[in-house]
Amino acid sequence: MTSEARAGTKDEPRRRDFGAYGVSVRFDDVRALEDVTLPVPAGAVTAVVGGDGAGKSTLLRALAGVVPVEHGSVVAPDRRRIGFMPTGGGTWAELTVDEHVDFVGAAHRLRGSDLERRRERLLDATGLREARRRLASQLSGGMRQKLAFGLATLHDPVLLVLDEPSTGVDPVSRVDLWRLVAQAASAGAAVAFSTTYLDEAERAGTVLVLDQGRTLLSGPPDDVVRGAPGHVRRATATHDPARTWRRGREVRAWFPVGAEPVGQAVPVDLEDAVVAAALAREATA
Ligand SMILES: Nc1ncnc2c1ncn2[C@@H]1O[C@H](COP(=O)(O)OP(=O)(O)OP(=O)(O)O)[C@@H](O)[C@H]1O
Repeated sequence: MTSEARAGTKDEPRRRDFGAYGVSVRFDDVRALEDVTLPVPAGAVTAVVGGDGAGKSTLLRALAGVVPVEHGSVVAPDRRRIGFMPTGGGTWAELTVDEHVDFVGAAHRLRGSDLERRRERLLDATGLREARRRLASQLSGGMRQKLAFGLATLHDPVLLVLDEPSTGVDPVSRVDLWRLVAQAASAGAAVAFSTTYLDEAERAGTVLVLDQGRTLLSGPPDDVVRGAPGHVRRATATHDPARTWRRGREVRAWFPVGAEPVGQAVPVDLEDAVVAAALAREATA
């Protein structure tokens, strides 16, 4: 059954848990999501990870109410209480930083001293005060993403949905962005973001790994790592190349449950767990 719980007003409580439950989404003959569940609790950061076309954007867009679900349910606040940052978007090349605040503020009916207070907060939090009269087209990629984040949170959303916020952002700006995301969660927002960087996902409270529209792994990162299927070893030249992958200067090898693993055991992290789960799924397909 398809159902959506979007009732609510601007006065609804600040702390609420949201999520997508057993959600399937289809675009004509493409099944983009199949029976995927993503709880997004208040006060926490939830990561959605996966390769190109895995379904990350579709899931976040379903959560934000811009993509209809075929099956399952979405629990989300009223649209006015959602902050959404689309992949690589959320800013306009021909507007200055200040004009963005005016434009997005007007869309949320923010004005007067309230808008000015929020403008000051955005300029301080994003470090864009010096750049406030610059066009977005003249900002660096990292500055633009911080501006997009500041705009997505201008109205203090209770649900914050960020689609690949750190893609194309330099490592220093990534740290800044991550700090802003963590601050939004500690202020009580339910935050969901997608990323292709597993080290970022490792810092989230919960991670959902998607593979071709289906859940590959989900849970707190430590549990996901502990639950990695089979065995991971340091690879040697004798290992099956289809079951090995490079990690920095090393190569890792995977062995299914029940196999006798060969090679030195290594500490497993989220990236190894994701590869192990993908290989385990292939082995049973
Ligand atoms: N509007 C659409 N119409 C048709 N197919 C779509 C549409 N949006 C997404 N898809 C398809 O749904 C699948 C999931 O796409 P989605 O964009 O959610 O993946 P993603 O994990 O966000 O990947 P990427 O990081 O490459 O954007 C893909 O096969 C994609 O081609």
